[in-house]
Amino acid sequence: MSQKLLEIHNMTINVGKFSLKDINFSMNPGDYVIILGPTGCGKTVFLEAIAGLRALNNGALFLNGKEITHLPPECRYIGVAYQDSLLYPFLSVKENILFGARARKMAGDPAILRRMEQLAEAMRINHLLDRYPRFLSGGERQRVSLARAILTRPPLLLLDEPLSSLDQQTRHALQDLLREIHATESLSIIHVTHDFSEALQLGKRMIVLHDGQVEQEGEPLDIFYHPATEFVAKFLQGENLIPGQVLSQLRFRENK
Ligand SMILES: Nc1ncnc2c1ncn2[C@@H]1O[C@H](COP(=O)(O)OP(=O)(O)OP(=O)(O)O)[C@@H](O)[C@H]1O
Repeated sequence: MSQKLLEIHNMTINVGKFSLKDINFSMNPGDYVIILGPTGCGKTVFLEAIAGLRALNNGALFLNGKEITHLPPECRYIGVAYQDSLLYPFLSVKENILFGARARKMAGDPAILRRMEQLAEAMRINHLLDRYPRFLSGGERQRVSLARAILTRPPLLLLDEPLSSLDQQTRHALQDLLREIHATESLSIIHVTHDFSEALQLGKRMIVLHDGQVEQEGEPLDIFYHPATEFVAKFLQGENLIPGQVLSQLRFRENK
C-alpha cells in the first residue's frame, strides 16, 4: 500500500471552551481536500495543528510516515496561505516570494531564483516583481502569497480561506489558478472554506466540520445529494444552490 502523505490519529485540541474532538484523517500525495463548515467550527484550529501552531492535547500527526506531533512549524516545511495575504510591506514582491527561501539560506541559490521566476510567470505576476505590496490589488497579493507558500515545494499546502476577501470575478480567476497549479506543481492541498460552491469547484474530497467534530466526509456533490445528518442538510441548504445550479457548476469545472 502506498505511503499516506498525512495521517492524523485521534487528535484532540482544547482552546478555551472549544474542543476539536478526536479527529481521524488521512490523505494521499496529490489530494485536494476541502474543509468546510460554519464559522467557529474549528477549521482554522485544524489547519494550525497541522502547521505546528497549536499543540495537541491528545493524538498524533504523521507526515510522509514520520511523526511530527512535537516538531516545531519551521521544521515541518509545510506551506501556508491565509485570507489576508500577510505580505511584508517593506519587501518587494520578489523579496516576499523569496522570504521562506531566505530563512532557509537558499535565497541566493541560482536554482531558487530560476524557480521564483518560473513560478512568477505561472502565477501571472512576473511584471510585478519589483513592486511593493501596497501597490498591488487584493488578487495580486494573494497570487504573491501563494507563490511564496509553494516556492520551496512544500510537501503540503494549507490554505485558510485564501479567496474569501476577494470579489467574485477575482475569486473565480484564482480558483482557476489554484486548479492549474495543483496539477502542474503536483501539490497536495488542504483548503479551508465556508463556501460550498468553492468546494465544488476545487475539491475532489470534502470534510464537513461541526462544533469541532467531523460531521461527514466524501465527494462534495455526493455530500450535497446525500447529507448524512440534519446539520449537513441544513448547512448546504443555506447555500441556496438548487441541483441544476450545482450541475452547471460541475460542468464548468469539467470543461476546464
Ligand atoms: N486562543 C483561543 N482562546 C479561546 N478560544 C479560541 C482561541 N482560538 C480559537 N478559539 C475558539 O475556537 C473555536 C474555533 O475557532 P476557529 O478559528 O478554528 O474557527 P473557524 O471554523 O476557522 O471559524 P471562521 O470560519 O470564522 O474562521 C471558536 O469558537 C474560537 O472562538
